[in-house]
Amino acid sequence: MNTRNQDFLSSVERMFDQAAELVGIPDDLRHKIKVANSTYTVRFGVRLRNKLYTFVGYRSVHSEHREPVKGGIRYSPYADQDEVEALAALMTYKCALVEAPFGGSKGALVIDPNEWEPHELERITRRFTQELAKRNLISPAQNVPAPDMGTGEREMAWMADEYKRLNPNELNTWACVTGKPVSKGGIRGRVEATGRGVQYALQEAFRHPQDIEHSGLSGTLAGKRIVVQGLGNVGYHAAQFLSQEDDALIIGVMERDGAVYDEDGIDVDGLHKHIHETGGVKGFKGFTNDSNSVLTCNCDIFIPAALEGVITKENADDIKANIIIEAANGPITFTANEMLRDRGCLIIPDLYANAGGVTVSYFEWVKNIGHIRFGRMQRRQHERQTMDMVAAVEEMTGAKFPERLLARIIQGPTELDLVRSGLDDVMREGYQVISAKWHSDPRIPDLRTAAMMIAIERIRDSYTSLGI
Ligand SMILES: NC(=O)C1=CN([C@@H]2O[C@H](COP(=O)(O)OP(=O)(O)OC[C@H]3O[C@@H](n4cnc5c(N)ncnc54)[C@H](OP(=O)(O)O)[C@@H]3O)[C@@H](O)[C@H]2O)C=CC1
Ligand SMILES: O=C(O)CCC(=O)C(=O)O
Repeated sequence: MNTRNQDFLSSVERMFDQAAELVGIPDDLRHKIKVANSTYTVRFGVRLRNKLYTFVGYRSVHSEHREPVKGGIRYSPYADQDEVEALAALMTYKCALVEAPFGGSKGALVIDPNEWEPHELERITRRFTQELAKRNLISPAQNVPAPDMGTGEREMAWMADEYKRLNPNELNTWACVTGKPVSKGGIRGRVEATGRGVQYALQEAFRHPQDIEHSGLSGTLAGKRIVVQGLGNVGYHAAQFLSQEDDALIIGVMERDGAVYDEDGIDVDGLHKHIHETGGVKGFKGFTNDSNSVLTCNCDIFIPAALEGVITKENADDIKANIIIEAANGPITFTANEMLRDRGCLIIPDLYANAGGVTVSYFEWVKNIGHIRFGRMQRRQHERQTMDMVAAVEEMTGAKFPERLLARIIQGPTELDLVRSGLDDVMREGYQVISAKWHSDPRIPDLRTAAMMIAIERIRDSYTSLGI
């Protein structure tokens, strides 16, 4: 039994209860929304290294008020039923909040991927996919997995390919899973999506001076001192975009084997490369064994982007960041959330902050069902129309259109442009509605409760219109 995972599930449920109380929904409906509809445990054998290994996997379906249900699959030695149920519940609330038309689900395989060779992982993943497929836990219409901790494009490609083999006559097989490589039906921008969404969320928060002042900060993202935990898919992209495009300073990075601290700003790409070459942060400029000193250092923004339960009642009082943006799912426990809130810390909650991933997964699923790349039909038409407009302006004014702007204006949007634009729109609007809700009623204590309330109201409306 893993107490961290138990605490995670109980924190999600307490956060839900607090918000449901304020929404004022009947107890029976509240209970129905809160509990997971089903959680499957699958145990399957794979013969490897001359031995039969039994693997344990989970797929929890939290709510089917909309289908398909959606959510990642993580590969982690610490996964268990409590963890997938907490993560699946968060998926339900996240999708409702950002209006991705899905119910919530999440899966896990109990495995340390570092212990296996790629060809072994492929066999294990394909067997896991067969187990999921048998139970309709992977299907374009019913349940659509995606990457999470320990998985990425490679695992999604194996899953999609296995699903295709099992269902050769289905038309929409690519839509059975998202986060695939572009060459296997994926969409440009999914790999960066969650980190990009974190960047867009922070940009929008800084367009709300009232919220930023609440945290004790002011101004823009430029020069803000940021600490990141976990330089994996989500943490790396968030850190890279915030430092390169918003001029923020990444002063600390915590990883499994220690941390890196540099007051002048860490070279994020250099560190990322170092991790890939050496397996950790040890040996990089500014390395320290004392990760706790980095967690508790003076910084403006903390981005937990690794695992759940990293800020608890034991260390919440030591955290000095003015803003915490939850790139990871569930990094702050219920009690720690209250302690941080009471001292004015602005917490941008997971169900909004890391919704960039599922948002772009939604775009990928639509692309797969539509069987056409976004922008394919209108790109050249847009270019021709803009060239006509430029010619008309030149003719009317007798002046030449500035050369430096011409190429940028004429170029029609690529798939990546459209994905980023759609994601930016979702993240901006998401923050606006949450912030407005928070400020609309003095009983609403924080952005998390506001976000949860909006999600619950939408799920309640969906259940009510279904007649349940
Ligand atoms: N991928 C996605 O699209 C989405 C992910 N999320 C959430 O974001 C979080 C990170 O996911 P993702 O980036 O995909 O996962 P990755 O596996 O790509 O990265 C996780 C990173 O955290 C590091 N890490 C693991 N344990 C610790 C630890 N104890 N202390 C410090 N660092 C640690 C890992 O190191 P190592 O490689 O050594 O294990 C790795 O660098 C998770 O909570 C996930 O649920 C949320 C929405 C979407
Ligand atoms: O992309 C998706 O469908 C889900 C991503 C995910 O697992 C998450 O948001 O936690």
